[in-house]
Amino acid sequence: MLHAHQLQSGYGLSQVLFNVSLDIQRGEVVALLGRNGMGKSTLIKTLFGQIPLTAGTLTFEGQSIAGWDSDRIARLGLAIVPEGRQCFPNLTVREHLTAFAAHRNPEIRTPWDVERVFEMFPRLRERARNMGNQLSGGEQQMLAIGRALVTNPKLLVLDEATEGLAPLVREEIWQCIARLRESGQTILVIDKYVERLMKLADRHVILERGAVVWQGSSAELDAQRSLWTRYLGV
Ligand SMILES: Nc1ncnc2c1ncn2[C@@H]1O[C@H](COP(=O)(O)OP(=O)(O)OP(=O)(O)O)[C@@H](O)[C@H]1O
Repeated sequence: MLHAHQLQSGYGLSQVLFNVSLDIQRGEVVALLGRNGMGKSTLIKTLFGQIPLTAGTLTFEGQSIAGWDSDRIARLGLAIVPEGRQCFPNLTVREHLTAFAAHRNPEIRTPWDVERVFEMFPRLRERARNMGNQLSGGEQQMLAIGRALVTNPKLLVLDEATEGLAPLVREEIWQCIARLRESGQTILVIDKYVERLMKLADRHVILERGAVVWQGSSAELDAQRSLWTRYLGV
């Protein structure tokens, strides 16, 4: 579905990504791992056209999206749950979910709509009339996920899926990811909780100083605990 080959990008003169290659197959859940500042968010911003790639190729369903702006990329069926959630303070929960509704993936059998998001996250139904800035961190994260889902994306990307959330809310978000995986949703997820990600992801990619230093299955990651201390600080 997504094919990135030898990507380079960064901020002005400061290069952050060095020849990063990443493939995501349809229906796969891929976890992007690495310590703080290793380039995970930069890679996601590059995939979404938020910062330009300076070298490499980037295709989505066989079509080059290098140089495309974020809106055009989103319309192809990529949706992001950004770090920091970025809910709008002046929109209600329901308005967030109706404003972003779209049908970008014809393969989704039961398309996501406001009602389905409320079934996934009953808390959001209770808060339907609350403004974005009246929500707890966990509710904002649920809303950010719901807002991405109602676009019916082909690829869902979660940057820092559970950062700053209480343990019970974290578990709720992970269960949501597990249900999405069962439904066949393709997902790229960043999260610090490697142990938990091993149960959720098919494949793991480790970034170190802007380069891919390892990738493999959950079983392979589980078997190579030296990677954890070396690259993940666990
Ligand atoms: N807007 C920016 N301008 C300049 N440099 C930046 C900017 N954003 C990030 N960087 C730098 O790029 C490098 C990679 O940061 P990035 O945010 O991609 O890392 P990360 O792996 O997502 O870590 P974190 O978990 O801390 O977000 C870091 O050295 C960071 O200081």
